[in-house]
Amino acid sequence: MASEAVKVIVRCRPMNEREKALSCQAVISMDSPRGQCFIQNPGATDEPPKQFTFHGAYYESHNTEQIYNEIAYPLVEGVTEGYNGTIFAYGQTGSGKSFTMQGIVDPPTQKGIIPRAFEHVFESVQCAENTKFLVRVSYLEIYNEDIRDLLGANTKQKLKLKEHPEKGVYVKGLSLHTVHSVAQCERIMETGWRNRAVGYTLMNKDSSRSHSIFTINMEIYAVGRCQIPGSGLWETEHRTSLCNLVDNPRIKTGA
Ligand SMILES: Nc1ncnc2c1ncn2[C@@H]1O[C@H](COP(=O)(O)OP(=O)(O)OP(=O)(O)O)[C@@H](O)[C@H]1O
Repeated sequence: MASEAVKVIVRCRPMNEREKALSCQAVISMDSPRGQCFIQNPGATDEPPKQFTFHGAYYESHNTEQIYNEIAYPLVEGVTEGYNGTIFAYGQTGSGKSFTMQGIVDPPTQKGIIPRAFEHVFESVQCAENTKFLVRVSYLEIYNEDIRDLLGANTKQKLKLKEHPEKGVYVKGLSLHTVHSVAQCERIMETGWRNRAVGYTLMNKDSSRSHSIFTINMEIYAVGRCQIPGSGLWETEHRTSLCNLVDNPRIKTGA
């Protein structure tokens, strides 16, 4: 599994109060160890359920800590070593994207993927020996196919997507902000969130047209074992990596 470049998992949330009040029937079942998800047509119970296989299948009883450890951890660890990674939540309104990406504070096992990624990155920065890191973040919104910098001086300005022969695809003029702690990352994310085109109250109606990408940019300077002959300087290996966290986030401050 570690060799796969793209991993797809599915998470099934518990029924909400409205669904329970309507006596909705669960049509999903899972074989989590096998990553299998079964969907039963309630109108044709004699037919076998449709079966889908993923890299991970997480049911109501699973929590975000497990999902992070099994799926996101290796990806974020790779980012701290110089590889790019993206975590993308996809699903219809109310399916639990923000619950998984942003999470809640209580219980701690349901803390989201994004705050866990922040903690993971800064833990690596603090623990690494002979390595220096420069961590910068950016936050953009794609709304009606327009790109805007949620942390820029002018958050209304539309930015252009460009391609560079070495850097690849990038957003021209996107601002980068140096961060030194998890708390700083969270504050910056909150600032960006407030600058989004779709306000909180319109979110349910309009969220499908709005996507945001919070990116952690890492510059890694690893001091090598060899001294550069005659210079007295140590060889340094320089790597750069990106961790893209994609969601329609709502900042949740409580349970
Ligand atoms: N695994 C889960 N366990 C418990 N509650 C959950 C779970 N997933 C989602 N919920 C709850 O379901 C509701 C909808 O979830 P959430 O807001 O994360 O959906 P969403 O996919 O981000 O929706 P939108 O696209 O409208 O932003 C929330 O009240 C959330 O707390």
